[in-house]
Amino acid sequence: MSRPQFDPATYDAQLAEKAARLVELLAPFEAPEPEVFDSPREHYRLRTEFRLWREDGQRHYAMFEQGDKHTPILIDEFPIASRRINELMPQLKAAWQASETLSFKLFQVEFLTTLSGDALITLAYHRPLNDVWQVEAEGLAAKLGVSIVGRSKGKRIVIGRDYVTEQLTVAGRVFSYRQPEGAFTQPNGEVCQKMLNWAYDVLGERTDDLLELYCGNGNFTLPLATRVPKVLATEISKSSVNAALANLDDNGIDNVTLVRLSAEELTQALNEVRPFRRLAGIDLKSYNFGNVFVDPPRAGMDPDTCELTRRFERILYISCNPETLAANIAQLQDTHRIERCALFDQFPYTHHMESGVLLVRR
Ligand SMILES: C[S@@+](CC[C@H](N)C(=O)[O-])C[C@H]1O[C@@H](n2cnc3c(N)ncnc32)[C@H](O)[C@@H]1O
Repeated sequence: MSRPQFDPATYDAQLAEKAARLVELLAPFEAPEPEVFDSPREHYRLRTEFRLWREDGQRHYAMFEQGDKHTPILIDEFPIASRRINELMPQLKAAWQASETLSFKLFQVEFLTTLSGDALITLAYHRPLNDVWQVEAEGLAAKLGVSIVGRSKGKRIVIGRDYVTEQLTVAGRVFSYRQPEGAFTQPNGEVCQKMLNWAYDVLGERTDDLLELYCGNGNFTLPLATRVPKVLATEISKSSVNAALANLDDNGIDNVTLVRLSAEELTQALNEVRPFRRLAGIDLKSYNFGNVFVDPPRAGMDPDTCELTRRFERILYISCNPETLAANIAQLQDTHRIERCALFDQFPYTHHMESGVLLVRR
């Protein structure tokens, strides 16, 4: 992540500019005015990573501007990051300054925190980790009240848990989420909660089933599953799928079938291009799909997956890249129109934009 230009005085103008950009991008599709969901002005980012930079014989937290890997910006406090991260930063720095075992060849630090107050720190090293390191890291984890994951050359030592637990409220119900270290999680918890409530509202109470692609740790799956008879959810990342399975269980949600498949593979399966062992025992024809929910990575949906979504009455699409969102809508616009759209300010003080649309069959 490059460093956002934090300046709360510019927040409202920046958000208005993003809304105008979204209106312009969606104008060819006759979209309604976007609903705009703002972010807290500071302490909104629940995860962040820093490189460590040596200067004056000390290691410092550092970030870089986009495209410049040689000029570090040394950082002592980071007002966009959660209060918990800002509390932990000096405590961790003091610990590595006091211990050669903790600091030797430490090159990167990642913080993962939650609105509910949980925290995990990942320490990445250019050297193997040994028992001496583990004993010190255990002492540090206990002192800071966090889990610690030590990473070195593909190996991982976990002290405590390798996930944090978040709690998010959707339509008055509290959902509990395990968020694994190293896997995707929405960075802005307050805005994530707004997205979940929007998606819940927009989907509405349905009598037909839901297909979900790119489901991650089940972030949207849990609340959306309460709106439909059955869900088939898919995701490519093994750690996210495992977290999603645990999250379904922890929240007592039993109408979701989860399969580790890429969107491209699921498209092939539904198009009967080829069978998949991971779908053995799942009768795809038993679903009465009327709704599809997608939240793809920045590249958007590939053309075949996008074509697949055309079969559905309702396509609910959350996007972190308005350009690929617009390209996907352009492919679908002859059969679907935009009924609702929204801007979620996940990434204040950057040009990045998270948006959502509901497409319904014409
Ligand atoms: C933007 S994240 C959204 C995850 C989830 N909906 C959430 O809110 O946390 C995109 C997800 O797509 C997954 N992914 C990336 N490429 C994929 C593909 N080709 N097929 C299926 N999932 C993919 C990633 O692992 C990630 O979990």
